Amino acid sequence: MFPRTNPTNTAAWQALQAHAGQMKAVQMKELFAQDPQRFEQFSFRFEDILADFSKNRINQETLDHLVALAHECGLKEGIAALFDGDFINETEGRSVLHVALRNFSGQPMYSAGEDVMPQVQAVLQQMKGFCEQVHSGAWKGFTGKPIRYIVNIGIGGSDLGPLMVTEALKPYWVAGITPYFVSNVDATHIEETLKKVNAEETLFLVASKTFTTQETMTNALTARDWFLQSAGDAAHVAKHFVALSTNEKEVTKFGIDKANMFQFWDWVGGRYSLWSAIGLSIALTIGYENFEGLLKGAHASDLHFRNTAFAENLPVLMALIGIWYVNFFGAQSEAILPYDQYLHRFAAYFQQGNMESNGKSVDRNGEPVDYATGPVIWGEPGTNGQHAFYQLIHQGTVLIPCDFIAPAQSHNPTGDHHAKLLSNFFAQTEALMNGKGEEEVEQELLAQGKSAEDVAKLAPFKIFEGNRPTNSFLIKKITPYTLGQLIALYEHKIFVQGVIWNIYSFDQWGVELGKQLATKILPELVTEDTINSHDASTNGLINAYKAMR
Ligand SMILES: O=P(O)(O)OC[C@H]1O[C@@H](O)[C@@H](O)[C@@H](O)[C@@H]1O
Repeated sequence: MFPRTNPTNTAAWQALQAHAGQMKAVQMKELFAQDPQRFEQFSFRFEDILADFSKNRINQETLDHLVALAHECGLKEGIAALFDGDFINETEGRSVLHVALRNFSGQPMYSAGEDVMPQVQAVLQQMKGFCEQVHSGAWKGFTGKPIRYIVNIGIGGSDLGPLMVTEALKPYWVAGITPYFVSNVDATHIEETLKKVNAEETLFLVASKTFTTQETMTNALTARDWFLQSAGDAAHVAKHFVALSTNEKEVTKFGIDKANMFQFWDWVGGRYSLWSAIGLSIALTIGYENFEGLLKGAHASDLHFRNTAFAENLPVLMALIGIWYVNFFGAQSEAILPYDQYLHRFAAYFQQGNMESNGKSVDRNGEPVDYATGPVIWGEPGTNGQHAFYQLIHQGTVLIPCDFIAPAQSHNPTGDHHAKLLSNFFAQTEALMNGKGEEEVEQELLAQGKSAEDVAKLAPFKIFEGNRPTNSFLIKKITPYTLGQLIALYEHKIFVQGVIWNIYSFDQWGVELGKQLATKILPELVTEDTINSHDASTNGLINAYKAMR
């Protein structure tokens, strides 16, 4: 197990505080002017991914202190504990072994002394066989037709990853299969989906680690009722409903045959589960071989993370640069901005990844933290974001470090679209760094023929102070493999930050309270009684709802 160090008690933290005081006065564009090697120094190549960290408010001294912080906080021991299957998810008494789900090293991986690889491989084989049956048409629906529609019913980690990946890899979709994802308990979600499919050609994947999640079970029961209206005989359910879960007891209780269950294990965190049986919707949509390509990309990142010195280790650097802004510049959010329409759910996926993992205010000793932890994560694809919220990133009062992600090759090389897209990708990080000074603004206005008076009036609004930090990730092409790499890099970033912030990244107690209260409120909504068991606001809202419905 690794140490439980309060990061603020380390020598590196003190050094970083003093150093940040100096760096706040430094302009990135000056750092570039002073050092022609800056791009080479702060950009890193990992196979077909180029990660450029040079447009950050850092110099070598910054990175040295940050790496020292990682060492002082026991990151080396933390990484070993992760891969060794130690029970690093202490509040739930579990290993954290999503890395085992994509372990192609041929080496065992252990949880509680047991090699998990045989069971991982058995489920992968089961998924592969099932995909073959569905894709070949050997798996038939109740009227003898092959499957055309996949409906994944799940929420949180049992939805966001598969949804994000299937969207990101749309060019790889198997012909004849269309996936849908239903997550919200709002009936609109399932109803609107059911309008697009038919019972005889639809396969429902009920995806839930616990198989007790209210939203998922409610949607699954509604889907089952809808299915039986067409199919009639409950015996047909076996051909149209499969379960992706850790909970065999609840799966069989629901009426899904054990043979139609794809198992995973409690050492797979929900938000890290797309690599497990939860990825069946991915494998069915893009084909098993491509799913394996995704896993292999992630495995490559695991090896990079495990074996690369911190100063050149991409997820470690991503994490440290994030910490630099959160803890020493007061940044409260980070934007993820993919310049790829297919990656349109990437930020939403890592919203859960980051915020459910590191949105914690108690440290691993059970003490309240006295430093900031996980930032708010948000983002939309470029260039849409440019015409929406970039105004604030460029000229607002808050510092928002941004990750820019773009493929060099588009899957849709239509006309000059991709060059236009990428010209924006390059221009935005340049603009955020260099800004536009008063003199330049004034010259521009004068050249437009404005009077000296108008120039003086307008100039303040047109100035961009710049010096706003960005990371750029340029990826040759978004393939299953490179996407797997990229996702795993972001996953490990979260882990590294959790170790340094000394918090438990793999539990999520914060999601429980609302669920508990909803369970208490639900029966109150079905009675005609006036409710007075809550605070005045909650009572007032519930009673107003009852009067309005
Ligand atoms: O996969 P199941 O068990 O349905 O959970 C779905 C989601 O539930 C939420 O409350 C969180 O705990 C998430 O981490 C989880 O991914």
